[in-house]
Amino acid sequence: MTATLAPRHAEWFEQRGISAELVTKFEIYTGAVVGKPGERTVVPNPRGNVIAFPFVEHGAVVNEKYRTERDGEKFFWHRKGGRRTFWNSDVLDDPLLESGAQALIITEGFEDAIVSIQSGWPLTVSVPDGAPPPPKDGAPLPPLDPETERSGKFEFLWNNRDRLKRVKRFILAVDDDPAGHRLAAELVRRLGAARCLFVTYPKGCKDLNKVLEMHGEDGVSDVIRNARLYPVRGLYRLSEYPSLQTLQPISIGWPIFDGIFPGNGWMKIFPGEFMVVTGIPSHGKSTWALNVLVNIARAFHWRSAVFSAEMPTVPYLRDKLRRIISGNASPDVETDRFIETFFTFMDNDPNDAEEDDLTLDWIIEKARDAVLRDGIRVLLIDPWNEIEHARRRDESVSEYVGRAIRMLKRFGKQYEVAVIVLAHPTKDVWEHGKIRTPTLYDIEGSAHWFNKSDHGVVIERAAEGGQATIHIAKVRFDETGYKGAIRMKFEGSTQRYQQLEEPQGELL
Ligand SMILES: Nc1ncnc2c1ncn2[C@@H]1O[C@H](COP(=O)(O)OP(=O)(O)OP(=O)(O)O)[C@@H](O)[C@H]1O
Repeated sequence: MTATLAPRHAEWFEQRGISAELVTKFEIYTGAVVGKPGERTVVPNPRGNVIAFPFVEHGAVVNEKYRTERDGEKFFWHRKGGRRTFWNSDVLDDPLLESGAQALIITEGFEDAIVSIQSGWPLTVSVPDGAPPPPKDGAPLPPLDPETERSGKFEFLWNNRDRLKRVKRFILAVDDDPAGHRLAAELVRRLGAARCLFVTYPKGCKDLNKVLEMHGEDGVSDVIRNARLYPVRGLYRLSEYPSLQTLQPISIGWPIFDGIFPGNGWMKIFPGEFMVVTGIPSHGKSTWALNVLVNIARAFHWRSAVFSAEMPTVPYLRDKLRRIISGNASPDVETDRFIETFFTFMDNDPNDAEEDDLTLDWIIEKARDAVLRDGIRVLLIDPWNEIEHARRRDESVSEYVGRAIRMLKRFGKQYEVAVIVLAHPTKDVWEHGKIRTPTLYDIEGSAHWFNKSDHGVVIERAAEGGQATIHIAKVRFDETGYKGAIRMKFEGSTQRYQQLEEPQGELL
């Protein structure tokens, strides 16, 4: 049976102000469910009660999405095994997007995409699955379910990564409701705030379809034409953008760091921040930082990308993570799944004889991919000194360090990724015949580390072992901490840091 749109479905679109003729150009058709349970498919059938939306990529149908209504309730599902991509994805190849002459418009659903196209904006796509559900408890930065996020919800971005890289500007025309804001926030983070514009709907409208109903195609065009650049967090005042989620620091895992004990230093990490951690070699920088990453993965589902130049991922880094997570290094399905879900390792391809130079540009490029594919929230560089530094001929070390930190901060801000850099002090810090506690000024490039960081931390292992002092040496924003020192217990067999129970006010 040829695929046609049944008159009552054509009417369904017309009632929404959407041209049925345009709908049929996209080969949207009426179908019916056939087959035994578990093997059900949709076939064209004008008497059926399913509207089928084909996904065409390079001219071929690669997936279909189905919509039906039963007892007044809407149901959506995809063709089994279909490719996750944008609806109308072939416009991504339009040269106008690469030249920047036109923006790519991204909507939350097909109907809004068709409304946009009908109103004169052909370079419009829709995300395949709408917006992920909003958090129930109003939590500030709720995790998406990491499993579905990796394998499902945002796979369409990864599948189109090369085409998306070429696009100069995106207009996000998602719904003006909590689910839409969250989708926008996730898209902005993955595509980079600098390329994203957002729309403002007229009063009483929460999506393009409603704008069409109330203000016609010209109204829709006005909304798109008046899209404004997304604020890069930290550059504009967030309060000016009510649709944006507000920025909130989160606990690094131990209550003593949460600022609940009067007189104690404290510190919380926040998206997009730049943190530097220093300390004498072997004093526990890597171990402490990995403890933090495990804690925030567990509590907030934050994913991390780890560049670890000194410690091979297998077996050393893996075993250290296994110990921190489960208490020992023996293989365990659950523990390894945790690592698989929450950690991305940046490395040269082990099967490739040609090794890439591990420069800062390389790390940032890989980190961008990790945002797009895995939605990472943390980038850990361990250590700074092992990066192949590309200092310009006319640049002093200090100028280079300043520029490199700016690059990392720009990346972190644009993608809302907390960047943590572990850096050795340049020399042994001897004073009066004894090693003194290093400071942020002892790192090569000196004052930049102190001046440009949002948090600066010095890890100092106690001589008797099994203890360490975490010096919170720099805090830029009052709402993210206060300077001070926190003593912790360290357990070698589990590689875990734990807070000491005793009051620590006197350490200030
Ligand atoms: N407070 C501590 N007390 C005793 N041992 C510790 C302590 N912290 C870490 N260690 C041990 O010291 C070893 C080195 O730690 P880690 O690699 O984290 O240090 P680092 O400061 O990152 O070193 P580097 O600067 O060489 O990279 C680890 O194997 C860990 O078991």
